[in-house]
Amino acid sequence: MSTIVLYPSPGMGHLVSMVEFGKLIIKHHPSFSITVLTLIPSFNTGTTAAYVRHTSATFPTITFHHLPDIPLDPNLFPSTEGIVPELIRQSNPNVKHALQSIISSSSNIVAFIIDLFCSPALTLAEKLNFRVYYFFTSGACCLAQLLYFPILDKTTNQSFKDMNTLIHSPGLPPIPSLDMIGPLLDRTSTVYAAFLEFSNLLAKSNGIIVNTFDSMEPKAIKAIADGVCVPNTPTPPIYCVGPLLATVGDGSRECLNWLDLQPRGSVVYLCFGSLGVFSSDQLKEIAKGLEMSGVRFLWVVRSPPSDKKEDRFLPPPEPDLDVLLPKGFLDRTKDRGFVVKNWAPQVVVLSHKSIGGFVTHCGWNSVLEAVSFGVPMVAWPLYAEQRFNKVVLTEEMKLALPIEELKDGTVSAVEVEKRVRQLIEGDEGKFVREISTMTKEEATLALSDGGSSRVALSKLVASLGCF
Ligand SMILES: O=c1ccn([C@@H]2O[C@H](COP(=O)(O)OP(=O)(O)O[C@H]3O[C@H](CO)[C@@H](O)[C@H](O)[C@H]3O)[C@@H](O)[C@H]2O)c(=O)[nH]1
Repeated sequence: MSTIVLYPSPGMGHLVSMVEFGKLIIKHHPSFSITVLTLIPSFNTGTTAAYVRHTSATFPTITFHHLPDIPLDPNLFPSTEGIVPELIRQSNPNVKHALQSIISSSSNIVAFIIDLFCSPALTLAEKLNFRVYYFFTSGACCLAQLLYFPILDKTTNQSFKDMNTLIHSPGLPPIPSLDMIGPLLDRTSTVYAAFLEFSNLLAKSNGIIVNTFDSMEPKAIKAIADGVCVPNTPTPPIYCVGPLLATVGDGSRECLNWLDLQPRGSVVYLCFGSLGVFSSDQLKEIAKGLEMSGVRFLWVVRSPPSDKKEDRFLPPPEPDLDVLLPKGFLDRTKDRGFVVKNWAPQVVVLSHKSIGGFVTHCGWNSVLEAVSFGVPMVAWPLYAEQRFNKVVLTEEMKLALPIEELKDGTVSAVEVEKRVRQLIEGDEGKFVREISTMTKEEATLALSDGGSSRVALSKLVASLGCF
């Protein structure tokens, strides 16, 4: 049996698209078997456990091999980007054991496909003589930036966070240094060192599969394919096979019934990924802005981050809306607004005819989901590579309007009001909507028979040498 082993990073935004990629392979090449190595840690990763359970039950052709959890002290890590690489590094012996047990069950591992964060497993797999591919869960622009990052690293001793300049890289628009990919901002941090290593390893793989499609990011894809992002060594082939979306979603169905009753294209949806949270002051500003705008809204609200350091990585408790939102807000907006606690079935929401716009943190899956349904966005980045994505989405792709932050990093009610109005009612929104509609059509084309993403999948499978 020819087996492809997938090794995703544990976060929702990483695991889902990789498992969906596994489903895509099985659909088009049913002779392969897929095994997914999963880490379901004790810290908050969104609703991954439920997603894995659901996929196991509905897709018996995909086997999940759970790696043992390694308890880590959250007090030692500044962020999720810090704790995840450590968990993955310490899991390497368990990964080796899992790969050996798959081989001994008479499977032939034809490819080991890993997430960027799982780079420590690359050397291990090479020693076992597997072909190793990356599955890159963000866009090709982000990939181009990371491939070029080792060059940028050599040209300066300063941290991007201290530069106040524009960063120029092949295939990319100029990126304000403060908007660079989050883990790259401070060159003295351990996560910077980890990402430098990951960036170098990316170029040593047999190929990089990207959750995007050719016509969405043509300049970055060309720069990578032409080898100019990694000037001194050959660049592995890239395979743009997306957009890959989760086909099922957890969360309140009540909000879908509410959406059914709203006029077409009238509702702005606000949601900030699997982990995005705001302070209670910021939640109140958003509420005020939504109320002043008069626009219909569907808003996913979570409890603010805990003050206790040891609780930072735990799932947030159910939000107390009466305490968190301005007094009387829910009552005053009940005819045109709906608040969901914690989690909405986002893919279904974005596909609903009543949705007219999306205020997003610019997580790549959220972006692709919006693109797949032609929904224009307001870009409100929070962490990871989301500021970088915002620049690309607003300056290059013109799929989103930017939210402007105040000097302290917060966003005022007036700005929220202005942007949601522009998005749903203004000419600015009309413009990004037109581009979004065109991009949606291009996405559909890429996924159709003979489309660029299907061709890329066939090339990838051919590179495995099994046929
Ligand atoms: O209420 C919710 C919230 C989220 N989602 C889903 O959860 C996923 C979230 O993914 P994404 O939008 O990519 O955000 P993150 O979870 O924040 O993803 C992480 O991983 C992404 C892929 O690498 C990066 O682009 C992000 O910056 C990083 O934070 C999407 O499929 C959403 O549809 C829901 O279904 N309901």
